[in-house]
Amino acid sequence: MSQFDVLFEPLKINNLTIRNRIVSTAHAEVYATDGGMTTDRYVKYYEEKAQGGCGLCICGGSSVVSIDSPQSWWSSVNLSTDRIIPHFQNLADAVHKHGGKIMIQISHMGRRSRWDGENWPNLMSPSGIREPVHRATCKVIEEEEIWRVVGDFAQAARRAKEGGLDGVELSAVHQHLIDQFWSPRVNKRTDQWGGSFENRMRFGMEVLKAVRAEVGRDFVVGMRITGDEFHPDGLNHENMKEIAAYYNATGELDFFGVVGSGCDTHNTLANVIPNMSYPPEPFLHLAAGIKEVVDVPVIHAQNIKDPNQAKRIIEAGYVDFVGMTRAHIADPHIIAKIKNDQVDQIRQCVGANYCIDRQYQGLDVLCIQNAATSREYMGLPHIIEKTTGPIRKVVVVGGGPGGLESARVAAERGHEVILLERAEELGGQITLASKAPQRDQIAGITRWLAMELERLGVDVRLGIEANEALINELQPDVCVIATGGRPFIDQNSEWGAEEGLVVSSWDILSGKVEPGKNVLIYDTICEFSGLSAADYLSAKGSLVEIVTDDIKPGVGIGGTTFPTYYRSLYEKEVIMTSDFLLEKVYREGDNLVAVLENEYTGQREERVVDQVVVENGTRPNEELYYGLKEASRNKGQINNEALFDIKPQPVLSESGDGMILWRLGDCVSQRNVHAAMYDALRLCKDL
Ligand SMILES: Cc1cc2nc3c(=O)[nH]c(=O)nc-3n(C[C@H](O)[C@H](O)[C@H](O)COP(=O)(O)O)c2cc1C
Repeated sequence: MSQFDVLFEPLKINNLTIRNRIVSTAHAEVYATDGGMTTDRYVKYYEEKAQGGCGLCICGGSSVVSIDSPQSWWSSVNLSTDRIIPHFQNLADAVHKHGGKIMIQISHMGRRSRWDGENWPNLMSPSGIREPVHRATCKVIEEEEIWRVVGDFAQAARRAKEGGLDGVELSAVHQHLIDQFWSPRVNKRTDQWGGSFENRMRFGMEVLKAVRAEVGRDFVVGMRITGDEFHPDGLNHENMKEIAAYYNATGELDFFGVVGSGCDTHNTLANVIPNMSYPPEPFLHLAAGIKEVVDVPVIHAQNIKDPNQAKRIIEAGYVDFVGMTRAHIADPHIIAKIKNDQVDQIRQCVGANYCIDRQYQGLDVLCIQNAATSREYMGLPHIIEKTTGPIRKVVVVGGGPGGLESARVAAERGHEVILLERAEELGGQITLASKAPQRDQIAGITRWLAMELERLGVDVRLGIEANEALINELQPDVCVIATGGRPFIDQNSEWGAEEGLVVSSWDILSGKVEPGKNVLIYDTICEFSGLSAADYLSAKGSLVEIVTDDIKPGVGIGGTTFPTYYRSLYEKEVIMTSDFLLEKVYREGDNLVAVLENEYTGQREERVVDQVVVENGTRPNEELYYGLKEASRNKGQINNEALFDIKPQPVLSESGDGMILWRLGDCVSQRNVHAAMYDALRLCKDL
């Protein structure tokens, strides 16, 4: 008996028994290659989840059914050709051998993609109305094309079945073609496919009928819908209940997946994959509302991260299955850990949305904190085995994410690990980032690592400034320098950092410097720190203008994250100015004058403020690294800088008494949390 038993009660969808109530819901992985074929990487990614206990994986988010549903932008799986069938057989075998089940989401994205992908197709939609998020224009889908796409759905479902997958999920969610037909604001047709309720439902119905005719009644066919588009002219919850009941009444659907919100505007896109600024399960009520009007199982995913939360939802019967999708991206062994009473060892998703924000840029899905996710095929492990070689003494300098991950991995390998951190707390830049209004949960990344170090018995020494003498005294076999960076606010002497005219976003977020009344933030990086400083200062009552020479403030932040910043910044009347360089800052009486210059016209403007914050990234804290490197070179030892994809050298000096010296993360050059975690894992996994 475990308190989580309710999560492990098997449940049938059609005739298929799912071993527990937890699902990894459909997500575009961006791992398919060769015209949309699943790869070794793809298979191993899902195999790891099945091995970790996942009941049902719905793979292939937005997998395409037709040649003209553009897939290359998201490297989606391509079900428009029989070539996919043997690939599915590999995938199904890999998941089935661990007791999991696997289905695929199939879709035609209609207007919701790009036309300049692999086949350069014309995008099609019911009435040719453009969708702003993907910025593509589209044509009106013609009658023959509608029937062809209906047939394409059926053939795609057949390929899934022949490939041994356990079912298909029809995507009528996120404003893909089926729900584009449903929506009166997108479907303005006056023929049999538009206008009345029945006409708008017709395309989805024809798809469902054709799919059933092809795969038979025993094969699982579900549908994913939204519970409310959250659009002033969109389908609301009552409309969606009516639609769900209508399709349910056919008796042809085996499950409904329900999520909250449409996502065909920048603002609603953020709701669909709610980041850390959202509360837990913000749209559960919508799924529960749909469950009231259907008589097949309902799956709901959106910010369900915690086993207790999942348990409460299932126990209360709000839905039948909980999706824990990003939770699996962060830790594919989450279910095994729940089952084995290791809940506090789960690496919990913090909602940073690195995964989805990469996907929206057409990049492969990665986890901000778990570098092994989707790199299983490269041999990066989720479960780290003990070394069979000699036990080494490892000294890690720096308690930010890269240092903590190095210490964790080295300790999992069984080495004796000491971690030295200058500050009185662990976390490094993550701690700073977590001070901003929407970002507190990011601290979960280093909190988990700190807990793991405690469990593994790492000797963590806080308040210790490491230097060469101390390292020499500790005599490590391996020394990992993860000392991060420091704000690069003195790049331009005219900014006046040396005279103390400007401060950094770190000074602000750490509370080292009091917020000014009238603040100008100059942001050359346009990622989180600048917007976080603006959000933080304006929350404290400062009047803030954020200026960048880039395209717009926050331009480097992905599509599900910048909208939540923008909501907050607009609400607090932060002024956002693009295309201006900060030329110089000078003092005038009690004020500071910031001189700005338009990048394109050279036009100069001045701002009179009482505080100027410069966010210009970091430069490495590399002095210790170079000091140690120089010293050991003088001793005739060879040292390795972290050269990736080169296996760590077991012993660096001929005599075997040398020290392996590595540096990683921002101590090499400024990148991001994932880069530091990846550095740490790939360096230390073979120690
Ligand atoms: C990288 C990524 C890609 C996604 N792509 C799709 C998709 O193609 N189709 C879909 O229906 N949902 C997609 N989703 C949404 C997920 O299925 C899920 O609803 C969402 O992540 C919220 O659940 P979670 O909080 O458990 O992660 C995607 C999510 C992520 C993180």
